[in-house]
Amino acid sequence: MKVGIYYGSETGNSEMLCEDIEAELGDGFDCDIQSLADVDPAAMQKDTFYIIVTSTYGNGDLPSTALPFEEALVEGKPDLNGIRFAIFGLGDMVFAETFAHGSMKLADMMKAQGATQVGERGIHDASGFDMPEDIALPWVQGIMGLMDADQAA
Ligand SMILES: Cc1cc2nc3c(=O)[nH]c(=O)nc-3n(C[C@H](O)[C@H](O)[C@H](O)COP(=O)(O)O)c2cc1C
Repeated sequence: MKVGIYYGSETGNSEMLCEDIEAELGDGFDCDIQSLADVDPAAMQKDTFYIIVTSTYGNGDLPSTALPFEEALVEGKPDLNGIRFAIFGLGDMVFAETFAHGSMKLADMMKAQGATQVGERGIHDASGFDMPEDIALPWVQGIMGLMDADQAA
């Protein structure tokens, strides 16, 4: 299975987590890690499963590297029917009112264009005791289990 692992990041946490996710998935998957800055949503493929990891900045916004992707979604309105994705958000409960809102908004924008979200959004709180990978790696195993069940059905 082709897996596009895409990050929106300001200080590198989301990018590092994508590398951990690729390692967790192992050799059985054809993984491609990209910054959302380099991705055109209109070019997303139905034969690829997308795992998106993004932090939150500003007033609950996406990090600056993901803003062109957001703009291409909102302005370009690409048809994402048949595109499947899972999303993991990094945030910090210090910003309680906007906690992990970037990933929530991005999931909503992709679904508005017809994409299908697989599983629940994963979330990491930088104020908590867990490292991002402590939350994200069990989460991604659960997500891939859902994908397996879907393919077996
Ligand atoms: C200036 C600044 C603003 C932030 N704003 C928010 C926010 O509104 N909501 C939130 O949940 N986290 C917020 N965060 C926390 C980051 O999303 C969190 O530290 C994340 O792990 C950064 O990941 P990255 O290195 O991939 O960008 C903010 C962090 C900084 C430094």
